[in-house]
Amino acid sequence: MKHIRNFCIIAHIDHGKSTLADRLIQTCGGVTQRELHEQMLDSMEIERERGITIKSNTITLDYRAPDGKDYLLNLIDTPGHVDFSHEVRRSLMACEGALIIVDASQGVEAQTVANLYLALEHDLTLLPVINKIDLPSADVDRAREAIDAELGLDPFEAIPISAKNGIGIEDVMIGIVEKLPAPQGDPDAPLKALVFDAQFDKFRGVILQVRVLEGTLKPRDTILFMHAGRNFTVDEVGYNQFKLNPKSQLSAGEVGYVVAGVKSVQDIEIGDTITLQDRPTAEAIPGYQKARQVVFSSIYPMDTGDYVELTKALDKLVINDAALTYEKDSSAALGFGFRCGFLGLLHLDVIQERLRREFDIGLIITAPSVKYNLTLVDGSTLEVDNPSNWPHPTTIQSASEPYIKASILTPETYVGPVMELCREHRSESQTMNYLSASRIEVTSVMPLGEVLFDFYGKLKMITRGYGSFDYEPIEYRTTDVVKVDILINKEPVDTLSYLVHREKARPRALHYCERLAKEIPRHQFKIPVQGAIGGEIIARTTIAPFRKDVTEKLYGGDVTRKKKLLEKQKKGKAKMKQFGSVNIPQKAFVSVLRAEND
Ligand SMILES: Nc1nc2c(ncn2[C@@H]2O[C@H](COP(=O)(O)OP(=O)(O)OP(=O)(O)O)[C@@H](O)[C@H]2O)c(=O)[nH]1
Repeated sequence: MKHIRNFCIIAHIDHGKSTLADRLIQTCGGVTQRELHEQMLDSMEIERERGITIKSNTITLDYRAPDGKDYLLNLIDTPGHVDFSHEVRRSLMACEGALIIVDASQGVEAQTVANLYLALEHDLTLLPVINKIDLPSADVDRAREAIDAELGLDPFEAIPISAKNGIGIEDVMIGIVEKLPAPQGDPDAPLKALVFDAQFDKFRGVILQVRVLEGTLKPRDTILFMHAGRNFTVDEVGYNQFKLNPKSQLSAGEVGYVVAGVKSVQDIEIGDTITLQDRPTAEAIPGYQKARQVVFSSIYPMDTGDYVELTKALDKLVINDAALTYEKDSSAALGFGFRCGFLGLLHLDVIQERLRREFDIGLIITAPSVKYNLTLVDGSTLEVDNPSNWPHPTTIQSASEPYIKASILTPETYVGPVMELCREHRSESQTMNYLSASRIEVTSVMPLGEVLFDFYGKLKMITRGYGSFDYEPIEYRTTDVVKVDILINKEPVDTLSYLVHREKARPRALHYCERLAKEIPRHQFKIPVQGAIGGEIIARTTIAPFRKDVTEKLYGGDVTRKKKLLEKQKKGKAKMKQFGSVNIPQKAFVSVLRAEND
């Protein structure tokens, strides 16, 4: 066991985690150049295109150290984004150590700090790595200062590398072996293994990724998922080495895969503890949490005929993504769709992209919402994330919404505007903390709902791209939330309704009305576009009618004929109004709803 190292790489997005992982893999000779196409670990197409790591992958590398000893290095990939901090935690629990990358030109960023805290929470030994030293803008000394001042780690331990050019990679390998601790655990104790990830394979079913903490796991063992309370028989165990490499057993300290006839990711909970049915461990691994959906949105097919396709696509997606939830929803304007729950905005984005790309379905996605907790006048409580389930205002006693602790790192110059931005988004407190002479961490307690609406884009703008943002949910706090309806020609359009703090109701309603007025073509009659809370109109625009002069073509003075025609036109108008038949083009929905996240 002393020749095993279980580690992960943590970094801010774009600091070079995948590139370093590729290099480590190459150096260990686990794969030929041809097999190692760029960004090997980022297997999904979107990940590759967007350059972000979403789903974790794990790999076991064989490494012969300069002292001639052979090591097994288990590289556990962790997603970098805050939406997936739940998955990050689980991955960290499978490791003893972590490489923490700092970009030599960018220095420490919000996610470097956030991930550092997570790693410290799990008692990991950290080895700092300074990447991208090949860049002309690289400043290794400054990066060392930041490692000392902002991360509190030993700056002299930091290994300068260029993952891209392959400089310093061997030093990293030696660092892993020498500085990171070997796992501990008793192979003869009752089995205790953590399921930290799972993928669905068409042929094998669910492939579980596990870290064995105690005991030994073998084919034909009957295993028990302690939280799910379900049994399965193990078919195969082994190492992940680009292909599944079967072994006779996995024992304490090891990381590997398990195939056990699990049909869908939904059947089990990632984060669960596996033990043996007939010789169980006394206690499950602590820290188990279910994935929590915090952002909700309805998804409709652009073409109502694609509903069945959308259903099939979502059914397929959840086999692989246990964090996505969905249930049927319907709208008078858009027909059938689904109400979906996501881990955060990026998760929503990823799902939306996958539906578009992998399944080729055009979508309309309603404004994302958080989940509100309501206490009603009759004393009962209610959770609402969908505006269509919002009860009548007179029945509501009080409401609360989720708050976050946001951490924003910014150069000192932009602190003023950043604080202002937070205040505009209903931040209740902001504190400042000097990380270094010129870099400041602004910590702000604010509603999660506020960052769903054009927060990130504005932050990037006012900090000229230098500001970085991370958050953690903290608690629910009392709020004054209202449901705003958007009425087109006096008719509420259900998919455009949204839940919002009273203060923000009017500006947002105006924004919607103006966008709609631009997108809806003129009709024969005047169309009011209004925002309303209950019966009260809070915003209004008007789409002017065509002024078609039907008498234009009648030369001369046949007054009665002219009159007749004008009468007829008036009647036509009345009829249209009566049916309220406004043609709202699909692109109006898309434009209004998409404007939210731009
Ligand atoms: N110049 C230079 N560029 C690098 C180096 N390492 C990585 N890059 C580039 O930096 C960008 C981000 O690298 P990735 O490895 O995708 O970063 P990542 O941290 O995995 O990003 P996420 O997957 O989004 O978390 C890519 O364009 C890399 O080519 C390096 O040592 N030098």
